[in-house]
Amino acid sequence: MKIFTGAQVKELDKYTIEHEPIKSEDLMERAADALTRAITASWGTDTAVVVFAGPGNNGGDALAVARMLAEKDYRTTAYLFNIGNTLSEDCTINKKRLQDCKKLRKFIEVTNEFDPPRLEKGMLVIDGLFGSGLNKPLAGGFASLVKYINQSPAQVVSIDIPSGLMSEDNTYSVRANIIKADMTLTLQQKKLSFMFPENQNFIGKLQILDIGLSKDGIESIPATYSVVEEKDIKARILHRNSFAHKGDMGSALLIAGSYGMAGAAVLAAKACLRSGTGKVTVGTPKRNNDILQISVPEAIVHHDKDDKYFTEPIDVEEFDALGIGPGLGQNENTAIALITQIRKTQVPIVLDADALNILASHRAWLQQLPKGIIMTPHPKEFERLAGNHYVDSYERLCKAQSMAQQLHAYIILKGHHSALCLPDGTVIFNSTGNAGMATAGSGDVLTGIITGLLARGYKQAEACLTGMYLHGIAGDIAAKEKGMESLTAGDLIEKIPQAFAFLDK
Ligand SMILES: NC(=O)C1=CN([C@@H]2O[C@H](COP(=O)(O)OP(=O)(O)OC[C@H]3O[C@@H](n4cnc5c(N)ncnc54)[C@H](O)[C@@H]3O)[C@@H](O)[C@H]2O)[C@H](O)CC1
Ligand SMILES: [K+]
Repeated sequence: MKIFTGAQVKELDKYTIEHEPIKSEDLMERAADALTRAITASWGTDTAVVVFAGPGNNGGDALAVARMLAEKDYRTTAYLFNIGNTLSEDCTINKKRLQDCKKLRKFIEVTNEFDPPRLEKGMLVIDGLFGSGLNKPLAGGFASLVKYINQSPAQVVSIDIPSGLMSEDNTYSVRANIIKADMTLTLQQKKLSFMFPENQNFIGKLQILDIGLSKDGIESIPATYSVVEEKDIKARILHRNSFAHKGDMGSALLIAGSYGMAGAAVLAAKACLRSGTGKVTVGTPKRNNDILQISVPEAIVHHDKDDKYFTEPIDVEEFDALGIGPGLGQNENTAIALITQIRKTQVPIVLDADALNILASHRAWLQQLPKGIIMTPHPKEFERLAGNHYVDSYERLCKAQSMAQQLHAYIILKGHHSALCLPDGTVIFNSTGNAGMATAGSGDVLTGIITGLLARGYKQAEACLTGMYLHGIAGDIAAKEKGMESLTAGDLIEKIPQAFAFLDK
């Protein structure tokens, strides 16, 4: 599913109006109808409703919803904020329609003074102050109103976007001046800011309402951001032919684990084996040999001459993919071995964990990375790598996007909705997974899966996307059985087969 920017939403609106064709006020009526249906599905007619409408089309939607709810016998009061006498055309049309509605309790147009209504427990506030047209952070009277609503015990439904939240960049937004909705009913597509963890408590429960914007328009307007869907992954799954031999299924090399961190190597190796590749070799220090041999008997161990660290680059000729970093440590000899390993490796590479931390402390090496390299940092690792601290997820994402372009790399920013930044500047968000996966070793499992998929024959973009998605599904299946609190990285590995089976259906 594409994520359009505020400007693109306007373009899509216009396209729909011209090509369907449909009058703008009728499109608003269609949106209001969908909004009203969603509201009436969750709140009964015994709910007192207070609608706050702004001067633009978000306000127009709200006024139309007020009329529809009043017609359905909800006790409805509506406030329209028309401070600068700047109502949009469709907002004006809906103001008139609402004034003609006999069943409305009260309609107040605020042009100057505003006496706020009492908002009590059990009441429902419809927030239609501002949507995708918000062009600066809220201040003054609107900021006070937002605070007043947020402090009230009433429930809040936001139309399209919680007012005060920008569709994309909230770097300069004042967080106290953003509506904290219990439910957000967004029109047609998710907004970019909905993907960031710090905005979740503004959005509440999210519902996406199809308001029938032009399918051709959605198809033809190019989007920088999108959310991956099940059908995208299903179409990418490689199927095994019945005569498959392990030699055809690829051979993966994982370099992982320093002494005391053998677990990271074990987890990555097991996940790699579960991801379809024919053969897995683990490069690890000598002292980890027995642990690996016993815990993952299916893997071949290539042990380093060093007892505790990775110090000797491995010949990669016989391998189809390399994953390096989980539990590797940041010993200086390991750092030298890492860059040497990267330089001599011709096959696709996944860099994770300490491989990224080493690069962060040798940043000049970033310029030596081969094109097409995959990196899987969590936010802190990414900040170390980029050498900067970011105020929010949007700023961090922008930096990851430009780094992916500059290095021709695939960067998976791990998190609530992991974001795959591609070398062409586009970003694809993952849509699977849960908070239970924020647990030790979960990243090692992802590295194992992606390395396995690469060795199996998936191209970089496909391996990243399929890997993130599978990892998330495995987490969702595990959470269903064990609950998020108790979920461990080992559980994720156990559920990879079911995750594959689900995608193979
Ligand atoms: N395709 C769709 O998704 C449809 C969306 N609809 C709704 O339309 C709004 C967007 O409407 P728009 O008129 O462009 O913008 P807003 O209503 O959000 O606000 C514009 C209005 O507000 C003023 N303004 C902007 N920022 C501030 C500020 N910080 N302080 C004060 N005033 C501000 C600005 O000058 C304008 O006057 C979308 O969200 C949907 O709800 C359509 O109804 C159907 C199709
Ligand atoms: K809103």
